[in-house]
Amino acid sequence: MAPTIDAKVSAVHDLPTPEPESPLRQRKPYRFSTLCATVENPELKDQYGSSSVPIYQSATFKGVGNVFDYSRSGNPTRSHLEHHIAKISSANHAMSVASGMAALDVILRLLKPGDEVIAGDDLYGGTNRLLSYIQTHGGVIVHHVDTTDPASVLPFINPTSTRMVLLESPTNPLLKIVDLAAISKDVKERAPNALVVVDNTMMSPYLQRPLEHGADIVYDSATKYLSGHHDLMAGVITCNRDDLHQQMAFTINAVGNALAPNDCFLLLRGTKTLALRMDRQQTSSQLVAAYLHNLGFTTHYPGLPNHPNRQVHARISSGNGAVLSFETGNKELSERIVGGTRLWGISVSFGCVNSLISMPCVMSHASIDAATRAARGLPEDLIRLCVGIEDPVDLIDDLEHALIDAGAITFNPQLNNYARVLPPTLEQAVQKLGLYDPRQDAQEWFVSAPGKVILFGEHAVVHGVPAIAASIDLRCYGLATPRDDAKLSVHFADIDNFYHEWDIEELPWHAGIPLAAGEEHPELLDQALVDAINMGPLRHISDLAKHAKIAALAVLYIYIQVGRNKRPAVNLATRATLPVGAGLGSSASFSTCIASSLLLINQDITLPPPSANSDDALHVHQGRKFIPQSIAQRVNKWAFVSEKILHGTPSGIDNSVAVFGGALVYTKTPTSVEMEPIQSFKSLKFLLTNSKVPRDTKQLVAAVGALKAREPQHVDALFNAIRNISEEARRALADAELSRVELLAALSRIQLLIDQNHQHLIALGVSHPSLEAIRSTAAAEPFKLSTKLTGAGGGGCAVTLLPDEFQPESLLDLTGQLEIQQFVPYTVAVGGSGLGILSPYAAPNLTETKSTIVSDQMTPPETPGFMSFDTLMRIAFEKQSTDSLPRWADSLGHWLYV
Ligand SMILES: Nc1ncnc2c1ncn2[C@@H]1O[C@H](COP(=O)(O)OP(=O)(O)O)[C@@H](O)[C@H]1O
Ligand SMILES: C[C@@](O)(CCOP(=O)(O)O)CC(=O)O
Repeated sequence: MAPTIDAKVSAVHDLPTPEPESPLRQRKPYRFSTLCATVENPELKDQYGSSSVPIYQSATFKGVGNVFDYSRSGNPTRSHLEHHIAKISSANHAMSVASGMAALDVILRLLKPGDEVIAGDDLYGGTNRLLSYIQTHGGVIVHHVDTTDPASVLPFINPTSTRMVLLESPTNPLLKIVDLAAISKDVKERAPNALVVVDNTMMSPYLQRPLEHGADIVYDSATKYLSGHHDLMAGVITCNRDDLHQQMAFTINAVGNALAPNDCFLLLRGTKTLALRMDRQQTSSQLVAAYLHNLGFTTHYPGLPNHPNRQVHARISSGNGAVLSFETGNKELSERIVGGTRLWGISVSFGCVNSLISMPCVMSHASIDAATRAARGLPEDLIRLCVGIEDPVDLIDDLEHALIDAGAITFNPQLNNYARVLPPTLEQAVQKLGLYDPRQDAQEWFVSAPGKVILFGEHAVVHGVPAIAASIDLRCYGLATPRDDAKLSVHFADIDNFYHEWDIEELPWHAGIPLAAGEEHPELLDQALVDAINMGPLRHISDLAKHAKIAALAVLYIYIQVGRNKRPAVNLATRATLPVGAGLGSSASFSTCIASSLLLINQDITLPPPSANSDDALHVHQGRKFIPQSIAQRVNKWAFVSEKILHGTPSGIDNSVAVFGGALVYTKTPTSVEMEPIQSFKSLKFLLTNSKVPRDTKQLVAAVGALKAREPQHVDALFNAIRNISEEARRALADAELSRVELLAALSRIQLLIDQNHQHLIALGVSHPSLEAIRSTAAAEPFKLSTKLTGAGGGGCAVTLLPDEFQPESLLDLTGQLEIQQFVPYTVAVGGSGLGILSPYAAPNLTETKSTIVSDQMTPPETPGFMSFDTLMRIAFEKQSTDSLPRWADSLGHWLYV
């Protein structure tokens, strides 16, 4: 029987795009998951219209000259399957055989004695075994080379004798990336008759279609992802060339290793859910890989930021797949881990809906002798994980149990999390270097800083008068994630969701005066650089988006000043839980976030090792103090630079509170800055009410300056009065030893000072009718509370002191009355932590939060699988509701504070 039957029916493999509904509304070609789910072959219509392809469990077919006569040569169920595989592989032809190795065997039978084969050096053991066999029995010469470097293939390409180049990317089990496109091109140029053959099992046609990158033949062990359930063995071969198809179909018919009807049915059924399974499996793989990587294990997975040739992989595929491997440093330890898991089945193979764990050197790759394994850099302790569709939370829990039981990780109280137990030699080396940073190469930084309330002395503080301020428990968060291209981007979710990106090389690097690495920024802004940024990268941004534009100016200015040498590609996203532009210090908390993340990204500041003594941390407030004062001061300097960009001539009080947290008396003279912590501030309760009247700090500060220039005596007298108020409040608040009676007396005095300070601010011209309305509501019976504007005024917020005896029902009544007038009241806690940085030492606490991250990226973008941990973080960050943001951030791991 001529082997053309399958060819005839599989040549038509498209699922035709439906007719346009109207000339204006074109139908788009179906996407991959639609193609997978839709098994349709117009050439082989079922006589009963069955929705599922029937199993033609028949060895023979009656009659002469019909399409089918003998199942070794052709079978309707198999034809359906092959048509479907060709369709989802964008191939002209597909063939299905008894296993992945049978597929390779069919392909290798294209070779003749004397032919040369170039193959990788990180191959599946079975592939290796078959290649050795044809080498000894078929007179074929096989060269194993490091195909991860296209240049190392070149010397082996012989124009006449090289007949086949066998590639796989990523490789199994080290996930090394091979540039299929570059090598295919090199081979075609130098040895036009050579065939490029790709084992695509790790990726499946969903994530990678090598025929589109110049390969001649692609094969898959369909036992893996294509079928997905480990309930059958199968191999598929695809190609576009008719002659190759004919030769291989001849072999299949001659040998009789075509896939049996029952298995064809099962495989066809499995392929319908390929995309669905793979999406889930690789999303979970990303979480598992990040978990292991963050614990400090050498982890091989293309989704990790440090994976070699990651960009090549991104170019030739659309996802990272669901196989990963990691090293423990000790073979016995690895054996204990593998033996200790319950959910992860110890098994060879991969691609199943159930998760599997194995040690390649003793299992799938055991047929390669130990010396060859060593020569090819295959670590004996390597553990391979094949991630299934179970809940990733359970998978990581199970793995974590096995890691703990095996003694691979242990609880580190300093990190408040689990960390890898380093093998003794490695531990010594690390200690010697004074380093302990398992995520040194991690590039994402998550930071946060609080807003503030100024209780006394705003505006006057700009002119040297002491002011009293405290942090509030509303914060701005900043997430810096690396980008794969040469771009810098910002995303300000709170400023009309502003997003913009710039080519890094097109930024005005030559403008202004460069600062040396680590050098402090001078007092004045570099106006030439400001102008160059405004005329260059910000030129096309409309002044209608002026708030975002000036925030972007601050980012670009700091980025250029501190990043001249490194120029990292990064996305900077910010989100605040405090109202922007309401006088609660959103700009300072924003400035602190951008300054700290840009300094961290550029390694201008580096955190000390976790074991370091944190005695030098500034003790102004409760909370976990880890970030040393030297780092806090440097961040504060750059946050102040950002504040100057946003506000002209700010005093620096807002950014100091954002960085150092707590409560403090702040005095700035032209030559010095003094900050004195106030300990007992925390016992006070405040109500902050947002008038929702927008105002501009820059303009208000400038207006007070202008008034002072016009009427110096009048304004100086006001400033002096405010100075007295601040001094008196300092005395009343600074004494932590006050008795209850004394405190009550101090509080009633403070209420008076609040009222007086507000009157002076009215005199400075910075109040607003809305603020007066809030004041009179709180001052009226039955509340009788003292209120003043806080911050720049002109709208924004008012602050009301809530005495201890003020009852919750009265507070409810008051907030209700304020809300009726369309104001927004917040009850805030004051005096909490300043700058926070999500610890880079401890693994993000994925056990509790990974499900949040996963569910947050349920509507994936175009290339669903291709999501790094950074991307997952970014999407999850951007999707949190404002209310859930602090809880989510806390759940990610361990925060380090100033
Ligand atoms: N989360 C944020 N993202 C981007 N820019 C911000 C953010 N928060 C504040 N800003 C910048 O700071 C400005 C607000 O500063 P300002 O008027 O002084 O208000 P506040 O009193 O809240 O600090 C915004 O217009 C914007 O330029
Ligand atoms: C008005 C001022 O005293 C405080 C800043 O207030 P605001 O947070 O921008 O509303 C200015 C300054 O101290 O920089």
